[in-house]
Amino acid sequence: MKVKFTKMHGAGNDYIYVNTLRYPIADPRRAAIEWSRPHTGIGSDGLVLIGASSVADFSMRIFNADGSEAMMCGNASRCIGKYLYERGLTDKTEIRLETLSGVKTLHLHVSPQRQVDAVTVDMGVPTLIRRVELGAGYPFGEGIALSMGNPHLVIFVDDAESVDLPGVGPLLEHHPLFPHRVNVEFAQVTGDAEIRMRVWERGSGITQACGTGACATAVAAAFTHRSPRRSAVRMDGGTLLIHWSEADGTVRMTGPAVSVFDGEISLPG
Ligand SMILES: N[C@@H](CCC[C@H](N)C(=O)O)C(=O)O
Repeated sequence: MKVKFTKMHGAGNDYIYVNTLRYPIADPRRAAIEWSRPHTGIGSDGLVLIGASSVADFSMRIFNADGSEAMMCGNASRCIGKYLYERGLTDKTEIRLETLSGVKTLHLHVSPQRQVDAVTVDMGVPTLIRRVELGAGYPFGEGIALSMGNPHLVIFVDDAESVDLPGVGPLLEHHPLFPHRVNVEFAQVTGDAEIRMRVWERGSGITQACGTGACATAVAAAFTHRSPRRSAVRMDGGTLLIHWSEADGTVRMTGPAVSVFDGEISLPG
């Protein structure tokens, strides 16, 4: 059976999107692994399934390139907003999306031509924010750990460009403090409300951007008084605007969503 998919990206974090209302995927882990491969598959950071929901307007499931299922994805949630609206699956500009880390609200920024140029996502309240000592044998002394629905470790550095991501990323992803592994962000405060960040994602490795990672970075910077609660996080593939609300503790993330191409592929045989 052929499955229609759309390749989309949010700040360069690229996923394969499948509308499972039309194309159910029986083994998404395997599809994520095979389709994400750059040379023999489509090439992506993972697979995102858009589905029905009994508690929200739609649902999202996200699988990393290694087939592991994640609880939340910031960049994919923005892309789903664009996908749903521009393909006429909804005419709402506020969409409730069920995820494994709860229901998130997407606020679409729609142009007069009815294109979704950007999306703001209510990412929820960050939890479990704490300083962690990484211990002997690790190249960095401490970090800030927190959950944005999924686990993050933010490490502040003087020069984000000089971090050896392929060398230290896997080591920290598997740090014993995080039995379910962790997404790792290396952050450098570059201005009053501006942070440069490079990411090593759990299950996908180096990606051009991570939405939950940008939120985690901005929260960690505000938590440690390095930045105000509203900041811009600049990653390899683009910049996201993050606001950790003083009023309700929610993190709001704003950024782009881009469709790259549509295609058709066979289910892994
Ligand atoms: N790229 C994502 C996060 C994807 C999931 C992550 N790798 C995990 O395993 O938690 C984002 O934009 O948030």
